[in-house]
Amino acid sequence: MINLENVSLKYGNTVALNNVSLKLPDQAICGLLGRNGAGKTSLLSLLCAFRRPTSGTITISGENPYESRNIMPQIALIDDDQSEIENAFQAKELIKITAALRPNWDAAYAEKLIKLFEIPVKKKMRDLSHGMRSAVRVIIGLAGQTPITLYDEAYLGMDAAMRKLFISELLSDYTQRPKLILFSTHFVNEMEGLFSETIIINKGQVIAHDDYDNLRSKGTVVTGFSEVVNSFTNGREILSQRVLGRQKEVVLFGELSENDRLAAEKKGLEFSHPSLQDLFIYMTERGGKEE
Ligand SMILES: Nc1ncnc2c1ncn2[C@@H]1O[C@H](COP(=O)(O)OP(=O)(O)OP(=O)(O)O)[C@@H](O)[C@H]1O
Repeated sequence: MINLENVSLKYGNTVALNNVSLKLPDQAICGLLGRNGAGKTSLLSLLCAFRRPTSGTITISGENPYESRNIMPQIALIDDDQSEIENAFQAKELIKITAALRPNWDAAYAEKLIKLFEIPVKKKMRDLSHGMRSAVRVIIGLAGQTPITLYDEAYLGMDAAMRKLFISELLSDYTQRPKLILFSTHFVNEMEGLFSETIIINKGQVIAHDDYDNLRSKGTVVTGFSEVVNSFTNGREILSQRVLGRQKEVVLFGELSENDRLAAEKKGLEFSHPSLQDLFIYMTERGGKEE
C-alpha cells in the first residue's frame, strides 16, 4: 500500500505538487492522467524516491522509501529516458544490467518479449528507432516483475501495433501476476480500458481518484430529438454537444437524479456515459474538483 499525506513538491518557486493525499492498493492498474505540466512525472519521481517531497509524508508498505533498502528494489520507473549513458549500451547489455538489479527478474519472459517485439538486441540503444528503444524499456518493465511498476509515457515512438502488443502483454501478465502498475499517459482513448482505477491530476492537485466505472458515471450523455434535448439540458453543465440531423447528443457533467432520468425517458431521451477522455478534458479545462 502506498500512502501520500499532504505531499508537496517545489522546484524553486514552481509548485509541481500541491498538498497531494493519495492511497494506492497493492494490486491495481492505475491510470495517471493530467495535462502537460500537471505534475505526473513529479509524482512518479517521488514514488520511486528519485526526489524527496518538499513537505508531507510518503510511505510504501509502512516504510519511508528514502530510508529503506527493502523498498527500493521493489519499485521500477520505466520512462522515455534518452540519457547518453543508457544510449551507449547495446539493448542486450542494458537488459542484462537491469536484470541484475531486479530481484524478481523473469529471464525467460524477457527472452520471449525480445522475440515478440523483434528487438535487434546487439544494436546500441542510440542506434535503435525511438519505438524500439521504448520497446526495450517496456520489456525491462514487464520482465522486472517489480511489485510497483511505474510507466511514465513509456511507449512514446511505438506504432499502434506495438502499443497494442505492449498493452496486451501488460494485461495478461497482470492477470497472472497482479501488482501495482501506475501508468501515466496522454493516449487516454487508447488506454482507458486498461485501468482499474484512474487518478486525474491538474495543476499539481489530485482532482479525481476513482475506479473506472465510477469516474465515467460522473458524466451523462443525453441523446434524442434536438428540441427535447435542449429543454432537458438547459441550465445544466454541458461538456460537449453535437447535432446529428434532427437528433442531438449532449454530454453533461454529473449524474442525473432518478426523477430526472424517469422524466426524460418518458420524453424519449436516451442515456449513456461519456468516454474517460471527454470527462478528463472537461475536468482539467475547468480545473474543477471532483464532487
Ligand atoms: N527539474 C525541474 N525544474 C523546475 N521545474 C520543473 C522541473 N521538473 C518539472 N518542473 C515543473 O513542474 C511542473 C510539473 O511538471 P511535471 O514534469 O511533473 O508534469 P507532467 O504532468 O509530467 O507533464 P508532461 O505531461 O508535459 O510530461 C511543471 O510546471 C514543470 O515545468
